[in-house]
Amino acid sequence: MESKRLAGEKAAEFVKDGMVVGLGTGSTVYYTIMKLAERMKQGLVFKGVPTSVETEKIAARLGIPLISKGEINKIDLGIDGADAIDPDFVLIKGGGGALLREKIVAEAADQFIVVADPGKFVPNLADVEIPVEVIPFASELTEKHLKSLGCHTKLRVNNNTAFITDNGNYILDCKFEEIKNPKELETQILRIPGVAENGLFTDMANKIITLNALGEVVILAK
Ligand SMILES: O=C(CO)[C@H](O)[C@H](O)COP(=O)(O)O
Repeated sequence: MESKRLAGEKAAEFVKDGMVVGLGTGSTVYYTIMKLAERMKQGLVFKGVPTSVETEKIAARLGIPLISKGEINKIDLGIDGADAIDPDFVLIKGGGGALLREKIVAEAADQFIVVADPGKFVPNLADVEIPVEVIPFASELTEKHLKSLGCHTKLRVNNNTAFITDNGNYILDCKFEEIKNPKELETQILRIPGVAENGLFTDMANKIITLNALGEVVILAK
């Protein structure tokens, strides 16, 4: 999709020499990674921290130097996509199942840029399911606990079997009737034993790169 390419490529301009860059997951940030590989050939020096096995493979194929798992201390800039963005820049992520590593990277990054086509903007986050990564042990109990927060849960499946994340966990997609306070909900979900992470990303995005109604790339900042 052209809008994903334009937004994704623009974000690559924010990477400077010497940076450690969190590389997100998905079809929009894919274009960022491609552009970064192009800039690398022109002399840009940086190192990447991939947020998924999928991104790790893409980056490795393009020859992007990656920081190995045990050596990630500082991330200058994180760039990633989103499934939904509300007017307060609260995000829902995890459509690709990479939310746990994505949140670790977004939280650690000094700056976090989101790349998204305009279709990702929603007036109401409750219109979108929140992915919750749960460890398989006693996941029925975790699910029951989640339901008590007032949502409908659905185990994510792939080819008729449970979808397994890069961390060996399940994903429960949770639909709430309303979300009054996303920050509070993010914390409430995280408090449930068995929950590894949830796809609500509050207070994280510094900039959102998207397209306006004229199809021009715009950078929204808080
Ligand atoms: O959260 C994600 C993966 O876990 C992605 O960032 C999100 O699904 C957006 O993907 P795309 O850029 O392909 O629309």
